[in-house]
Amino acid sequence: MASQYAPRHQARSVSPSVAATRVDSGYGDSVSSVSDSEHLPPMTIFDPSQQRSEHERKQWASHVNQLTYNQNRIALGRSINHTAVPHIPKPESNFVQEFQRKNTQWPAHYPSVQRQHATPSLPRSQTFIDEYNNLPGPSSRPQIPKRATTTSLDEQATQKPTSEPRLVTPQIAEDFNVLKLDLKLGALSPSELVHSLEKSSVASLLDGKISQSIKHLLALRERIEDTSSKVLITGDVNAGKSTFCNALLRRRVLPEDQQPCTSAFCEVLDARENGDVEEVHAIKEGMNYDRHDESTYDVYPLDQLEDIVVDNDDYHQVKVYVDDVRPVDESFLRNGVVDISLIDAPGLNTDSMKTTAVFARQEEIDVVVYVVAAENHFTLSAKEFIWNAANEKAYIFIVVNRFDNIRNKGKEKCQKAILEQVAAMSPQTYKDAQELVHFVSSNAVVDGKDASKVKDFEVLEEALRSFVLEKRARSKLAPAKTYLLNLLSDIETLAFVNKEMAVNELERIRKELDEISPAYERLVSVRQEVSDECDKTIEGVAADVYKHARNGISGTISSLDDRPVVTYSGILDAFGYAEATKQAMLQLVQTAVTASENYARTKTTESVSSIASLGVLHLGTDYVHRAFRPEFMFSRKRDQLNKTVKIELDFTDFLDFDFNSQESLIAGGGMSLTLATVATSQFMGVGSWIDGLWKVGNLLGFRNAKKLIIPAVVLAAAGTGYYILSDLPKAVPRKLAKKIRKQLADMDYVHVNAERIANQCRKVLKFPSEDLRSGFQRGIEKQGKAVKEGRQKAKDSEMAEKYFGNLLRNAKQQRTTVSELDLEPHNVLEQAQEEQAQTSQTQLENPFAEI
Ligand SMILES: Nc1nc2c(ncn2[C@@H]2O[C@H](COP(=O)(O)OP(=O)(O)OP(=O)(O)O)[C@@H](O)[C@H]2O)c(=O)[nH]1
Repeated sequence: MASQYAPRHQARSVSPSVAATRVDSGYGDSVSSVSDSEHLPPMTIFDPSQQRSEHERKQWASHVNQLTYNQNRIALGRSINHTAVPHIPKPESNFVQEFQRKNTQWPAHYPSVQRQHATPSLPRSQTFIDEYNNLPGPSSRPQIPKRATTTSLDEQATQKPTSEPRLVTPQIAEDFNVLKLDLKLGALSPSELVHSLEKSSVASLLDGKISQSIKHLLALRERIEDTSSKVLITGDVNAGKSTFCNALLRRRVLPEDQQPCTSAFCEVLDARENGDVEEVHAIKEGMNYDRHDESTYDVYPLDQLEDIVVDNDDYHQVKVYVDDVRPVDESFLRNGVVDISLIDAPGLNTDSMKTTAVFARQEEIDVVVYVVAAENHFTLSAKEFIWNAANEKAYIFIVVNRFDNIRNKGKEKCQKAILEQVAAMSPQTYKDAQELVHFVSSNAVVDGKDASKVKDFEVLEEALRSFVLEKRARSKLAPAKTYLLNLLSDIETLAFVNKEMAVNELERIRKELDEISPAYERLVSVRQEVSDECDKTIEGVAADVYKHARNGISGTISSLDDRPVVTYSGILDAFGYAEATKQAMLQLVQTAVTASENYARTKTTESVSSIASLGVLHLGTDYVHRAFRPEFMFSRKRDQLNKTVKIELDFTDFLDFDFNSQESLIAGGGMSLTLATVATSQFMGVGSWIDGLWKVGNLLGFRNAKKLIIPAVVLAAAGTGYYILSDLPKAVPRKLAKKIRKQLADMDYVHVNAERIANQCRKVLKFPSEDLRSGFQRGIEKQGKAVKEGRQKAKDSEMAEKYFGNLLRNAKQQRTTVSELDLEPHNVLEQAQEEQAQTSQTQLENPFAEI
């Protein structure tokens, strides 16, 4: 500062326009050199050692302020550019637009609060990040907000408090300024309502807000480049706003009335802006005013202003061009530095409040002057209006009018009460109350009859002039600075919240992946093993069942005639006996088959359970299998053996002899003899009867022997008959068993049935095995998908963490830069003199200093 303000022993002449162009504009080529300074005289660098007139000193101070103003303006413009202005050729190089673009791809989390976890609120001014950084330790970290979409309001109500650290307190969620979502639903606050909205809805609301703020920032940039200043005069109905305007003009231009009268916004401008013609341009609702296009307004003479603005619904805005009769250094409109216009707003009532509030928020409004009647103090609507305006403008100029209506004794009390109200509504304004809050009586100024009231008004006027002119940095740049800081702070909060979200999300996904990946890989690796095991089980069961059936059935068949199966009731029922024996034997075989089927059923049931256990073991609850009903196995029409095996009973079934040894006898001696022989031989023994016969022949001689033959044959026949009859109960089973065995062997009955039973087992076991296989398939697909999605999410979260980390850094950096811009006016004359004094002192104290 010293070198800039006090180069010693030489006075250089620097043109302010040159000085201004030396500073990087920050807008590239699009911005012309500083136009504010162009109509200022060449600047002489101040040297306190030189004797200057008061006027010159003031002029120098004014130039220095102008330079500081330009530097701040340029720095602010550059910050706006970095924050929100598209750059060519990299349109996304500003981080707000990049954030907006990102928000459409990866919907940002919007901090929301959960009612039951409300924590003590923090001071409004404290930023979220600061709060976070200042927290004592991880245990007291604020909780990560729930993703706006994942929790419904109902769910919230049932949620139990968690020990998770909180990231956003309700206060912080409420503290969003620029990017606060405008939501209203019953008793819920916007931040609470965010919980009930879909992620995409929140993202698109946020998108809209970002677009709005970019637009607003661009308008602010345009505004800070603009050299004119607008002063909005607003306040309660009948507070004396029009009277106050007239007092500033020292002319009764605007209609004053005891009845509420102003119904349109009246903007008072210097007539020079209208070719020195005093007139009124009345603009109809919806028209875009262009002074050079008469179709956009109706022209009236000045003396008809009252008719236009009093109880007139035709016009909502009126431009009043007037000559300011006062000299340049006193005039408000024609002050030689900056073009000022005064806007007299309709009194605030419920109808107009919204319009005025919108008006006050407009970026071209540099200063809001709030006029309040001393006897009324601030009404509720006034408080709401000022609170909102202060949010952006930071400073509000407050005129407590009609102070003459307060009796002497009550004046102090009134001042105290009003200042207390101001402190609550706008702390910044209260801090500078000396300059920004004035108690006056505007009605006494135009006539100038009451000198003390005029003097009070002049103090106000000087403060207002200085506020608008010399402290333009504050009035003009502060809204941009405040807005930018608010936006950056919101971006910072969102970036921080989202970064933390991404970190937590990443941690959660990694944990999840650590759990599901090995399970997935294990599932993939055991799938074949389990499938093979299943096949093995099925084949094992089939082989076992086959073997069991084969042994069982063939054992039964081979032992059919081991013991009588039917009781023999005598020769008279020989045929019935044979038939019953046949049926019983076939039944035995059938029973053996059924026993094999039962065995197979038991084995299958066991295997179904063992396959199911494999499923539960590897797939858990994901294993779904069909219910197994063992009784349904082999339930189809059984093989009716007595129908398939055709055995006709014949005479030989009742006789049994060894064909190999008796065949020749049957051929040579005829059937009866054979039977007799067989019977006799069986009766006496084969060896002995031949031997006996020979011996008898020899002994008796041939003749005698001849006589004996007939009785012998009769005897033999009787013996044979007896034998046949007595052997029949055994011969029939033997013969039938042989016949059945032969026929079953021809049919390959044992193998066919054993194979049938085994195949049935295979078929039945295929169902649980298929269930298991498809369970594996489903499980692998499901887990594979989860793993794939998890990996993708992890990648996204990593990118989001990186992106929001950068955004946080950028926003923080930019916020620091902007907050360091000192817009406060300084008394540069005093500063320069102090620095000069210090330099002289140092020179005096230094024995080696050059003289
Ligand atoms: N005693 C006193 N009366 C004042 C003062 N200023 C204005 N008035 C009177 O208050 C009444 C309203 O003044 P206006 O200037 O029309 O008030 P306004 O706020 O512009 O009214 P609207 O635009 O209708 O809201 C008029 O009768 C003024 O004469 C003041 O300082 N002291």
